[in-house]
Amino acid sequence: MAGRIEDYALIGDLQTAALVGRDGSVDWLCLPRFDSPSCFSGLLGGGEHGAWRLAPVGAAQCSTRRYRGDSLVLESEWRTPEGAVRVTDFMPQRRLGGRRTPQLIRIVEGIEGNVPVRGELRLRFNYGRIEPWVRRTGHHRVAVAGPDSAWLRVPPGVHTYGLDGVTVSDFTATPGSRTAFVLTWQPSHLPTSPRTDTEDALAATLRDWQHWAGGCRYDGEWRDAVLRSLITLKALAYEPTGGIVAAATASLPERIGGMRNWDYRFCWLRDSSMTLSALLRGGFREEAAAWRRWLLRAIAGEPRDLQAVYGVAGERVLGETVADWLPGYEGSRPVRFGNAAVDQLQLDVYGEVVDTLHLALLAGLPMERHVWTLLRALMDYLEQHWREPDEGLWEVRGGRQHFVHSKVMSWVAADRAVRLAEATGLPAPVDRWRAMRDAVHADVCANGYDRRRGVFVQHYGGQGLDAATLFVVKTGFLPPDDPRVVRTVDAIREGLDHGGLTHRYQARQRTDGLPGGEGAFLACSFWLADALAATGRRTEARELFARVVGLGNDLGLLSEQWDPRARRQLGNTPQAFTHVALVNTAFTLNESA
Ligand SMILES: OC[C@H]1O[C@H](O[C@H]2O[C@H](CO)[C@@H](O)[C@H](O)[C@H]2O)[C@H](O)[C@@H](O)[C@@H]1O
Repeated sequence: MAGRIEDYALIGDLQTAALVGRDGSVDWLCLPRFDSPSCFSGLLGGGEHGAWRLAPVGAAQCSTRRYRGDSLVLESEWRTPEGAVRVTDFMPQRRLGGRRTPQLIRIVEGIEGNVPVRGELRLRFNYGRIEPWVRRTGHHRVAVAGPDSAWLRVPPGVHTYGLDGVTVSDFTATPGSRTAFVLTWQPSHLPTSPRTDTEDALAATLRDWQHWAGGCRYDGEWRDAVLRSLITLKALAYEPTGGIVAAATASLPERIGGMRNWDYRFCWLRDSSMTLSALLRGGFREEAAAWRRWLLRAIAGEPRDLQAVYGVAGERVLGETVADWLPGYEGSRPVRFGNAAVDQLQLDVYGEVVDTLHLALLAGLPMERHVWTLLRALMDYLEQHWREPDEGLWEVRGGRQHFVHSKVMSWVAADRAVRLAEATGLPAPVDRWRAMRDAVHADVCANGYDRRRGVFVQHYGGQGLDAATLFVVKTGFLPPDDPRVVRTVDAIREGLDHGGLTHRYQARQRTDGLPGGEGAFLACSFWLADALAATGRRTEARELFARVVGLGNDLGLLSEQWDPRARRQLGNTPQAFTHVALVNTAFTLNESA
């Protein structure tokens, strides 16, 4: 059975990522890309769906663990009656253009005593469905099925044998010993990759991460949490293309036993625009340039064909399927791969994209002609369509509405486009954009505002509250001292409260068209902290911020949601949306200190 969501650590190589549990089991790994079928799917079922456990015999969980410095190299220490060992897990970054294949390296170091250690490798390709043929060749065990092959290099002195579909490795760790296992993935028609020097790979991986983290320019309070979030966001960026995935996992539930289980291993324009803002604020401009290139390729074509979500290389077909052979995380079914949100209209993404281009300009990135052409095409489309209902940022499945957040983000698109035109002097129909900006503003204030209660509502004609309406203050749509803003912030703080955190909207409204509830949405609590700070309630904002940061696991990782009753994380993990919001709120609180 899988561990709790907060039991998992993330390791990755900027093209894919693995989750390692406190019990030493790698329960999730997709190869060779984030969105490839998983070869370890124990997270969504059990060990029989693929996992690789490496741990002292008889020990249940490691005693302590940490990332080594500012890296994604994980060190777990195990104290047992026989002695102590340290396991170092990492994935070396792949060199672009080189021939490096994905590798997961696990080094067991003896610290004290003679500790019997066992490895149990169960590869199950195609999301836990396919048990491969395993054969021995030289120092390797090779597992092959269809297009996939995985090579386990067995260290000298380790007794390795097959037992009931599991490759078992037994050895004893003695003080000072270092026993390194390397798992390499290759397309099955290729021969094995050259031998890897694991100590060199470890040194290079540490160097790569420390070098990158050295570029961080955040120096305020909560620096550790901010830097860990930025490292996590970097780990979710697919290096060859610049696309950024929303999370490393699929189908972790928004309620234990529920059906709100979605695949987040794709690039939402919304999530990746926000990620970019956080990386830019953190001082990382190279990622912004790479993401802009990705964006230009992904959305090239008719603006009407723009999607809210793409594959890491800009793929447009992400068909949602149900994996009925997987029991789901703690029985949460169905398990879904792919995402039907690809076919939705989500008008807010235009605002997020234009806002990010504006931020990039402010951060010193030039506005090239072809980027300007793209922006103009997006604005042409939005001018024609902002009046339409859409599925909104929450990607509802209960039918389109006039979501206030979508309209506010249409206002952001027009506002930032005007500012960009003014700053660059590039040719543009600025008067039309100004007129659109005014028209959207008037429309939202007339139809998205409940005069009786004095608050903004989720959608035109509705009564429900929605944390996304906090964007009226976050984006500058209205000033923070506007009474409509203050009352909306207060109403959300009370009406969407869930154990001191924030729900994204009132589930009883049933706008989302989905049965069952969900946890508190962590990004929304950070947005509320931003709004509280903006409206002059800094102490409350700081308390809320600290409360949410405190929900991170022992490594500072946060998933999408939190269950205040069961006191556990929910939803896909680690989630970019949450970590982005953490970084942005830390900047906000720090700047206004
Ligand atoms: O709640 C229903 C929807 O949930 C997912 O969407 C959420 O995650 C996205 C990625 O982080 C985010 O951009 C969006 O705002 C969230 O609502 C899921 O991907 C959807 O398919 C689902 O309808």
